Amino acid sequence: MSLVTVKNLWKEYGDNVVLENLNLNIEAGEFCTLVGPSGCGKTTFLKMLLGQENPTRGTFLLDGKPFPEEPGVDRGIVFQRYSVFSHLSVLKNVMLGIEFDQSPLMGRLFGQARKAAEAEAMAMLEAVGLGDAAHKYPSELSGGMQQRLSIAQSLVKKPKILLLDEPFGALDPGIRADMHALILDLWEKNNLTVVMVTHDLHEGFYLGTRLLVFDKVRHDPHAPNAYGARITYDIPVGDTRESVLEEIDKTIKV
Ligand SMILES: Nc1ncnc2c1ncn2[C@@H]1O[C@H](COP(=O)(O)OP(=O)(O)OP(=O)(O)O)[C@@H](O)[C@H]1O
Repeated sequence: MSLVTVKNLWKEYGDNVVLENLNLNIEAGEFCTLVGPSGCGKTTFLKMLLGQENPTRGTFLLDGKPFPEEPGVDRGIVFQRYSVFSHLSVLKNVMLGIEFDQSPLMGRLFGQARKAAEAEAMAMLEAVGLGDAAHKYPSELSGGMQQRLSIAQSLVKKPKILLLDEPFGALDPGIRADMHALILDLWEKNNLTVVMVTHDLHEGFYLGTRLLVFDKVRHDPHAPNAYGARITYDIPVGDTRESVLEEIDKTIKV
């Protein structure tokens, strides 16, 4: 059984058709990268995977069951803009995820449970290369370090799917290369399933095991919202001619 099953899925906001008739299965362990022109519904698709948005029609299953209608710990998300708490230390930012998981009402743990959470959070910080920054505050971190913290926050909850929405878009090229190495390492070591949106086709093509391209194939110049995006390419990474990549590159640049 696929981890995610999408059949004849449509998403509309009023009369704006965003996604039309999507069909795909995502298997556990895949690293899917998602590219497409601005506004074609990539983030909307991630939000449906997260449980923040529901499809208008169609089948959307997680582990063969209807998608939970609320975000759950089985899905973690990292956005381009950092979503850390500025008044908490790096360590506390990561511990918070564990505390809310184990103590949903109070969001606090005590005694042994707190010590265990602290050790777990510390191990996660070491894994993302932030061990030495555990007692700093987010404002004292560079952009790349803040993004490492966001990833640690998501991963400490051991999600089945890690959703990344242009996580490295705001970073310098050198730092971005470090982050690529980090995310590939975490993906491999933690048997993660990753769905990542990027604007950068080469990033998508370098990182994933599978490249998905969303694009509108039908256009009505008098009613620009009448048709939604479809999956125009669904290709395994590492097995594609340069000419196909050039073709995709043209479609995603708007
Ligand atoms: N909550 C909402 N209510 C109404 N319309 C929305 C909502 N969220 C998104 N949309 C619309 O859905 C369409 C797709 O938006 P979305 O953010 O998913 O695109 P995107 O491909 O991620 O774009 P970008 O690459 O620019 O981030 C846009 O037309 C947007 O205006």
